[in-house]
Amino acid sequence: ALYTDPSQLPKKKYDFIVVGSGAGGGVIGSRLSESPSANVLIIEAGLNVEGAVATEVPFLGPNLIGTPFDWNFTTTAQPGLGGRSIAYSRGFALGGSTSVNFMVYTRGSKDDYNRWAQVTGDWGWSWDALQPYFHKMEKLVASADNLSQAGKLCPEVHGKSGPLPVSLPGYSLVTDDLVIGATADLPHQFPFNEDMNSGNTIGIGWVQYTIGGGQRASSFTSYIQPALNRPNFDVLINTQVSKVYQTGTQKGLPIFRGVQFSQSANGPVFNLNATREVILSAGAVKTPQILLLSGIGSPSELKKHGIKTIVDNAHVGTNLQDHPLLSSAYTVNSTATFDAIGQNPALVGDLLNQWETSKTGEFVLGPANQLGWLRLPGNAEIFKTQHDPSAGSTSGHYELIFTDGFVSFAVPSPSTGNYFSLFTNVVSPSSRGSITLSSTSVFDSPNIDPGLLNSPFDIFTMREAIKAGKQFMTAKAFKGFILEPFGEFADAKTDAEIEAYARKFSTTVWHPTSSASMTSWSSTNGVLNPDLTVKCTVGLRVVDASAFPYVPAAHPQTAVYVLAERAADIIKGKHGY
Ligand SMILES: Cc1cc2nc3c(=O)[nH]c(=O)nc-3n(C[C@H](O)[C@H](O)[C@H](O)COP(=O)(O)OP(=O)(O)OC[C@H]3O[C@@H](n4cnc5c(N)ncnc54)[C@H](O)[C@@H]3O)c2cc1C
Repeated sequence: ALYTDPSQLPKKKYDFIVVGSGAGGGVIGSRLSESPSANVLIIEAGLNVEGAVATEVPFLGPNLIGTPFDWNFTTTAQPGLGGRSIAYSRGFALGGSTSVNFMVYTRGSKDDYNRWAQVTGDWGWSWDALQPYFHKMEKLVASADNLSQAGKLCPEVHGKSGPLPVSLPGYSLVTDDLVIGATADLPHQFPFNEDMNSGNTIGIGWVQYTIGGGQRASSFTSYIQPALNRPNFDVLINTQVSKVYQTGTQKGLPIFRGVQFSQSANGPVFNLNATREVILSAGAVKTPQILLLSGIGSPSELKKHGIKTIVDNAHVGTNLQDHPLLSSAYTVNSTATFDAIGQNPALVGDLLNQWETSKTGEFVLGPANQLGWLRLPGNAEIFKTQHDPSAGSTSGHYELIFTDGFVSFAVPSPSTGNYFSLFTNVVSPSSRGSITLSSTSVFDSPNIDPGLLNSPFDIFTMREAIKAGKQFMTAKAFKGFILEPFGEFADAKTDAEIEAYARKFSTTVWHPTSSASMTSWSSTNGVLNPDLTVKCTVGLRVVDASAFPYVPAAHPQTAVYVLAERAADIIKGKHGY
C-alpha cells in the first residue's frame, strides 16, 4: 500500500528496503514483491503523481521542468559552457524521473552493453544476454492513431507482453515525410534506420516512446501501481533517506542493512533495518550523496564534512557522465507547427479536452517524431589526438533530434512565428564530472558537476554535429519548408563561431549516469561489483543509472529498466526467492 507518513508503516521488518522509485527502484520493488514471502518497502522522497494530469499527458512532459515534481537542482559553474551554471532537472516524484521525462525509448547499442560486459567481466551484461530482459519488460502497442507500424519499426525486435508499453508517435506531422524524405535524399551520410532498438543504432528513424493508449508510462504506472495491492509491498512517499548505517560485521566487512530517514531537515528521524538488503535506487545524483553521507567514499572528502570513513572508496561520486544538448532553430514556411500551441492558450484547452475525451491529437506526442544517431568519419581530425570514447561502430558519437516547432532549454520561445528545431547531442562523451558533498544534510543538494563540453572531443563532436545537422537540412525534401537559421545560430558559421555558439547555449539532456559505477570483481577502480553490490560491504546494492560503467549512446531510461530487471533476478537468486 501507499503511505505518506513513516509512522503509518504497518511493518517493523522488511526483507528489502529500496531507496527511490524511479526506473531502477520501481522495477526492483515490483519484481522482488512478486515473491509473496519477500516483504518489500520503497522509500521515495518525491510526491504522489496519481491524478496529476501533467505527468500523464505526453506533450506536457517538458512543462514539468521547474515544477514541484522536479528536484530543481543546479549544476556547478561549467567551464565547458563558458562558466554558466544550468538547471538540472530530476524527477521528485513517485516513478522518479520516469514520471517527468520525455519518454523517448532507446535501448542503446550492442556495443554499449558489450562494453559493460567487458569492463565488468560479467557477460550477463552483454547485449545478447540481456535480450530476455528487454523482451520481459516491453509491450509493443499500437500508437494512439493506430497507424501501421510497417517500415517504422521491426516488431520481432520487441517484447509483446511486458509491463512497459512502447509505441510509435501517435499523431502525424507535416515534417514526418520531410525528415524521412531527407534520409532518402542523403542516404550515404544520413541512412534511414528502420529500428534503432535492434542493436545497431546508426541512422535516422522513427522515435519509440514509453507511451501506451496515448498516455505516459512510467515505473510508477507500469511497475509500482499494479503491485500496490500486494500485502508484502509498501511504498512510503514524501520521505528522504538520509543515510544507510552499519548494523554489524561479516568476515571483516561492514554490514549496511540500516536505513535512516525523515520528512524534513529538522523533522523526526526514523530508523529501519532490512533483514536481507538495502538497495539504493536514488539516481545518479542522490545515490552517491547517500553513500558519502553513510561514510562510504574518499576519506579526505568525508573528513572535510566530519564524516567518519567506514569504507574507503575514492570512486564514489566520480566518473559522472552526461550528454550535452543544444537546440538550434530554423524559421519555416508553414503555419502548422507546434508553435501555435504555445502562442494560443485557447488551443491548449481544446487539445487537452481532446486528449481527455479520446486520448488522441497532438497531446499524445512526445517532443519529436524522428531522431538519429551518427558517427564522426573514421578519419576525423580529432582522432589524431584523442581516442574514440564511443563503445564501437553500432554506437553514435552524436544524435540529431527533429522537432516541429521552437523548443529550447536555453532561450525563451519567440511569441510569434513558426520554427523547426534541430537538436544536437553528444552521446559518447569523453568528459567526466562528479558529485561531491556540499554539506552533511541529504536535504541539501550535493555539488553537481556534469562536466558538460569539458573535453576537446566533446566540443569537437558538438561542432561537427551542428555542421552535419545543417547539411541534413539542405536535403531536397526540406526545400520550400525550411527558410533560414534563426537567432544567433544564423551567425555561427566558422568552426570557432560554432564552438562559441555551442558553449553559450548548450544545456543537458538530463542523462547523468555512472557516478557509482560497476567494475569487475577484482578491480578496485569502481564502486560496485558486477552484481551491483557495493564493494567491501555486505547487504548493500545500487540499482540505478549511477551503476553504469559508461553512459550508453542513447536516452538512458531503457538501460536503467533493463539493468533493474536483471538485478531483480540476481537478488531473487541470491536469496532463493
Ligand atoms: C527532464 C528529463 C527528461 C528525460 N527524458 C528522457 C527520455 O526521453 N528518455 C530517456 O530514456 N531518459 C530520459 N531522461 C532520463 C531518465 O528518466 C533517467 O535516466 C532514469 O529515470 C534514471 O533512473 P534512476 O532510477 O537512475 O533515477 P530516477 O528515475 O531519477 O529515480 C530516482 C528516485 O530516487 C528518489 N530519491 C532521491 N534521493 C532520495 C532519498 N534520499 N530518499 C528517497 N528517495 C530518493 C528520487 O526522488 C527519484 O524518484 C530524462 C530525465 C529528465 C529529468
